[in-house]
Amino acid sequence: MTRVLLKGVRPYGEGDPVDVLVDDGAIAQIGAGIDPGGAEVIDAAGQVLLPGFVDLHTHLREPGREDTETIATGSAAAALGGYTAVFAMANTDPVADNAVVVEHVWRQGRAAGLVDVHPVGAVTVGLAGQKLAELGTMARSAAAVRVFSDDGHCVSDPLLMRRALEYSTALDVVIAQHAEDPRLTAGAQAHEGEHAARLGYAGWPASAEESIVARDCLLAGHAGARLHVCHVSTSGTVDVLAWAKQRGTRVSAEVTPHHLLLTDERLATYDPVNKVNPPLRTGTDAERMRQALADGVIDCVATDHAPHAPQDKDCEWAAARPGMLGLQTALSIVAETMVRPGLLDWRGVARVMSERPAEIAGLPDHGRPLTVGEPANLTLVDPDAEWTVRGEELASIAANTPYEGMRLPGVVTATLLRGEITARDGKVAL
Ligand SMILES: NC(=O)N[C@@H](CC(=O)O)C(=O)O
Ligand SMILES: [Zn+2]
Ligand SMILES: [Zn+2]
Repeated sequence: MTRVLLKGVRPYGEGDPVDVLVDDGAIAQIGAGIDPGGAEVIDAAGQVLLPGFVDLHTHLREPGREDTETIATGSAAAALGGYTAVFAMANTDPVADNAVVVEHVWRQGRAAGLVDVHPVGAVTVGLAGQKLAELGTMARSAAAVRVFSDDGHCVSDPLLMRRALEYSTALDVVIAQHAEDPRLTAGAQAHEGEHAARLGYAGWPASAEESIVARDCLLAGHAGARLHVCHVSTSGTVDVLAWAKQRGTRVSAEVTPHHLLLTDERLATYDPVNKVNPPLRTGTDAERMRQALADGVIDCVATDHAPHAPQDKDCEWAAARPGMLGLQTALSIVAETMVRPGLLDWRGVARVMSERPAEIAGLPDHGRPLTVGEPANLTLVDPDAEWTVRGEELASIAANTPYEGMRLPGVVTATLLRGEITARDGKVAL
């Protein structure tokens, strides 16, 4: 076991700098002027120490599309982005709708060793929306699945969604919904609004998301089940969530970095790198996402990291696949949209990128307080440094970042998983 001394850090960006000694996978000592002994020293004067980030929504493309991302390359991107745990969505090929596939993903994550890779199990067989998958078998497997989602598809049949929610209560798991009424988004290419109309794209109306979220909040409330809403993108969804939470529904929600920063004005570029599901919305929606994240109606940030091959992105808009990279840029987008304008302090960043996602997924060892005896799943951030995003330099095999060439604040300088350094100064460490 490595001993690591983090020198001169500010936990949550608060108070005077301290030294933090990590030993045997845990935080062993916090204080001024700790003797390094034989420990590896990371000189981190003025840097912010946070609990390691947890991403509830990542697409690794293994099995099936290893030409765009593997569990190993996605794990590297995650570690470099400050993550210590990620949830890998089930829309792989084959689909993660059974114990064999989820155990395979879990083991490949272990083998890569850079981040805890938790497979998300599919809600329905083959993501086909016809028949419930064997949630119990996946929950009891070695992968101990705790989050189920058909993400990429909506569980649109209300009876099936009701059954999934009812069943989930007995297993104490959460159902994460990709809220998109398929009848309202047939052929949709972009947010239904002024920009899509000008370019002649079929629109994806806000109501296609909001109506499913409202329905599911009611279904979850009646079942006493836990619902998690993926990638919230509209102001109306925030209204529904606030109403449901106020009446005691067990609902949580995530927003992606791109829905915090980007808007449908990007459609004018004609560049499919900006095509994503749900689509980039209006400036008013993006501003509401930031407010809702600050005040807790939206619980957390999740990347929806979605690698795609060049041939699936560098083509005409209608033929391009939706989705964009997110793991290595998430912290910087949160710094830009939330910390810089004063909507969140670093303690707030710890809440939305680590503590809340760990709670929602029921991870006991992540998102823990920065105190002696706690597991050393940690992220160091240089709050004053900036960097320029280059898709080709990211650890993912795919390069479809919408932030190409942008200069962003906040650099992840080190990540520790159970006390072992997984990333340091932009390089993976194992
Ligand atoms: N977000 C996306 O646009 N794409 C995701 C699927 C999804 O999250 O719905 C993907 O798997 O590529
Ligand atoms: Zn989705
Ligand atoms: Zn997704």
